[in-house]
Amino acid sequence: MSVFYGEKQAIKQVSMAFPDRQVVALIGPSGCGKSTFLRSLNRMNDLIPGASIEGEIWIGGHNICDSKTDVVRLRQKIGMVWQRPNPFHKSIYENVAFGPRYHGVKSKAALDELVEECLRKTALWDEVKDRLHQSGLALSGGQQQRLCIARSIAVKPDILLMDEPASALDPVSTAKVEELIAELKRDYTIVIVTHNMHQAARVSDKTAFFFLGDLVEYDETNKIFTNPSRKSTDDYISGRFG
Ligand SMILES: Nc1ncnc2c1ncn2[C@@H]1O[C@H](COP(=O)(O)OP(=O)(O)OP(=O)(O)O)[C@@H](O)[C@H]1O
Repeated sequence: MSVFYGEKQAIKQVSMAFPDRQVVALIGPSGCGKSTFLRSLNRMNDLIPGASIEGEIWIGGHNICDSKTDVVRLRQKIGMVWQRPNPFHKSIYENVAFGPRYHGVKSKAALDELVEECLRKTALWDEVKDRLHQSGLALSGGQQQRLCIARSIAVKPDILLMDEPASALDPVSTAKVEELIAELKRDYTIVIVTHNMHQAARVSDKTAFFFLGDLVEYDETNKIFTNPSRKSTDDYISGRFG
């Protein structure tokens, strides 16, 4: 598929497949199109005036570029975690319960159970169980990011998109988010944009190197970082540019 901002082509006929329940890292220098590509996968780019997609994106047997796609349901199935933690101005509990309630879960017992399950999965439960009704904004940056991940998984997505989810966090919180990604891939397919080569090498199964809107190389992470096929991939991962 290709993505345009007006006349400008930001993604150039990229074709790739994402394996189920694996982590794929998108790497490349600033402006190469990683975030544009990621946002296309749940049609968040639709929200940008002038942005358009050509081609097809097949997820679960549906071409999500089809005009009949229910984008609310699509974004339920394909969650997004942003660079800066962005909890709602609501309590910790409500941050997690909001999505499921919106999608029809009404019973308090079911919501209580779901909130606990999601906070346990994101390793937050023990840190917040005594203050579930305090504001999510009162948590540390790293805790807020894990709360945002808990919020994403509360609506039972199949796929999680993460746009530099740890770049605003300190090293300890970054390590926690990376551990969490390793846990979450048991249940979800994850696509992560990162500028951090070590992070890509640590967390992903496959890595895609983008440059100026082209997909230059896409392979097993181990291969990309030890024996890439393309010289520009080698130059980028060894810090010779970007
Ligand atoms: N809203 C927009 N309107 C117009 N052009 C845009 C918009 N967003 C991104 N672009 C352009 O599309 C290209 C790809 O940008 P994108 O943000 O996807 O790259 P990126 O690899 O994620 O960069 P970074 O690593 O700096 O976040 C760039 O040339 C950028 O200027």
